[in-house]
Amino acid sequence: MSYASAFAFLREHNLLHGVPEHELSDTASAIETVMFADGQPLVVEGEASNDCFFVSDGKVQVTSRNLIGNTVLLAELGPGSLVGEIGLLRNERRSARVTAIGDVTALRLDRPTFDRLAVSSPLFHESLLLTVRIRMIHRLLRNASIWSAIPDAELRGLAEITKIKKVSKGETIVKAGELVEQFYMISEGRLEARDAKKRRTTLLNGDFFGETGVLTDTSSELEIVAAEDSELLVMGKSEFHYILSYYAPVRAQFMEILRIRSPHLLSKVTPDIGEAPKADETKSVLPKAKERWVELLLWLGGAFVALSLTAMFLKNDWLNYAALVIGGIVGPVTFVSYIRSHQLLGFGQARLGMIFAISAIVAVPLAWYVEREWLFGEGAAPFHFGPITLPLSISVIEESAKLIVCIALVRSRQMHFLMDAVVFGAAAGMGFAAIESVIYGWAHIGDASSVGMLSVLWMRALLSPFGHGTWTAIATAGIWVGFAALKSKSRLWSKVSGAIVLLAIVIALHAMWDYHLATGLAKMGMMVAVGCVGLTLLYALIRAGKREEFHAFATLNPYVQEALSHVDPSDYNASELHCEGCGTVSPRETRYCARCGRALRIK
Ligand SMILES: Nc1ncnc2c1ncn2[C@@H]1O[C@@H]2COP(=O)(O)O[C@H]2[C@H]1O
Repeated sequence: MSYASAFAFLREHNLLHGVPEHELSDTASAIETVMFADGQPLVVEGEASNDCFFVSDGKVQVTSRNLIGNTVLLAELGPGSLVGEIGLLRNERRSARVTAIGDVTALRLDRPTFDRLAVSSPLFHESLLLTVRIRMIHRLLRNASIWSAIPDAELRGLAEITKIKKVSKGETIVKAGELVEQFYMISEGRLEARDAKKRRTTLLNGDFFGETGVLTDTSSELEIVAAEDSELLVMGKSEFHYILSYYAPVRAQFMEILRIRSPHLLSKVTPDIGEAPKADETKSVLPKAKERWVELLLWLGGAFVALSLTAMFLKNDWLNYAALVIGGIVGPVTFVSYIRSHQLLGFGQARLGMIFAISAIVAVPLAWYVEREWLFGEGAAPFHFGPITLPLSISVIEESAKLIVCIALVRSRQMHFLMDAVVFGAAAGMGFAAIESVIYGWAHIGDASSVGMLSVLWMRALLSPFGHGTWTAIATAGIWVGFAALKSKSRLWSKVSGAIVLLAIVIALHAMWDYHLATGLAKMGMMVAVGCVGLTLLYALIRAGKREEFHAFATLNPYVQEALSHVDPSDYNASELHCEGCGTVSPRETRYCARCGRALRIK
């Protein structure tokens, strides 16, 4: 672009009205015309800021990365727009990526030219400060997907009335017992929330607080203190109520947050924000869970076959022991992994492994001890256990031993969903089954060819889905339903009786499995029937559990479709996200943890 056209462009620009002619002339002669092809970046997020651009011809797309690494569209800007000014004015790295849509001609101003212009025109400087502030807040709000349902023009309006508050380390933002009149979102820094029991939670950028007080007019149960110098976005109570009454998906999100964080206050919502609508689950797309169980089955099964064949060939005791252990866990571990692959919002594998191990270490010796004392030892003398009462007693003892491990878990605050109970129950049951298999296999380890041990292990591995894992998953689900009913008090009796029925079914199934009178075909028929009933019930529970998880997920993470022209090529790509708040795992697209409401982020 020639000097004359650059000068004319600057003189016509509404940001530069009132700038003296000689300044415009100096700027025009320092300007460099740059052409960008479709998809080429003018500015790259996170890079150092050395220049800014006036778009003179064509259109650009402004995008930024949100906390989970997805590209979010901030704006599409046409001729006359200024981009790259935030980095220069605030002396910071680029806050966003600016990409050409089609061919673009831009006028590049280097830092000294920009600084001279800003100093020479207070008007230019003032209006820049204003747009920079709004653009920055708008970017933070757009990236925080709790506002994703709000159309862009309104979100810019919201950015205008949102205040930025700087807080210093140690400053108390909310006192416990105080009424909260504002809604806060952390844009930078780290805060700490402390509850009455002095439990601490760290809050980071993207996390918010104050919504409970603003929605229910109750005093804060938490104290919020800045753990380091931080920056907050603050929204007044009436603006917050207005947004919720106007945007149904945002209302549904905050009601879900209230249900997660303070369910006892749900009935106290004071403003008339209308009913929380049902989330549009049809639009939510779920990333498919990784089916790790197939890999596990192949690896463990393969290792078992290889070890047992080598052990038989070399007649080596240690290899035999290794085959025994692997053979004992192959069925149980695969089964737990299969059930876990149906869970949307689960816990990490370490936690499952721990439950598996605890059940093996605690429940098996406990059941064995009680059975020996009460059924087969001296204590059993006054009773005569018949063919029905014996398996029934074994069933009650073994199920209770496994449930002892699960009950503590079911009662924990983090156990939010029915699927948690199903998965933890399956892990506890299968920990028990694995040790049992190893013990049965051990009894045959001395057999000349080890064939006895191998056939016991293979048989038990094949039968494992029908047994302990399924029963304990159902029983733990029953306990979970019972506790949930006691907590919520809604439809108390129907739920408690549902829980009792589930437990009774499990005890009956286990007893029938161990029933000894039936022989041959009858025994097999009985086992098939027990297996089918157990698996059908488990399948029904998994379906209900998945629906429940999906509803919570979709309400808190409504579907967002970005009309992007170009996606940032360095988009983050992982299969799962870990919540720093509660340590659980959510699918890749989750923006807020459906268990604790905290913002998820890539590391
Ligand atoms: N919310 C927004 N709306 C429009 N443009 C923006 C927004 N946020 C950032 N930008 C522009 O994107 C540019 C990225 O680099 P800078 O941070 O230097 O300056 C930024 C602004 O010019």
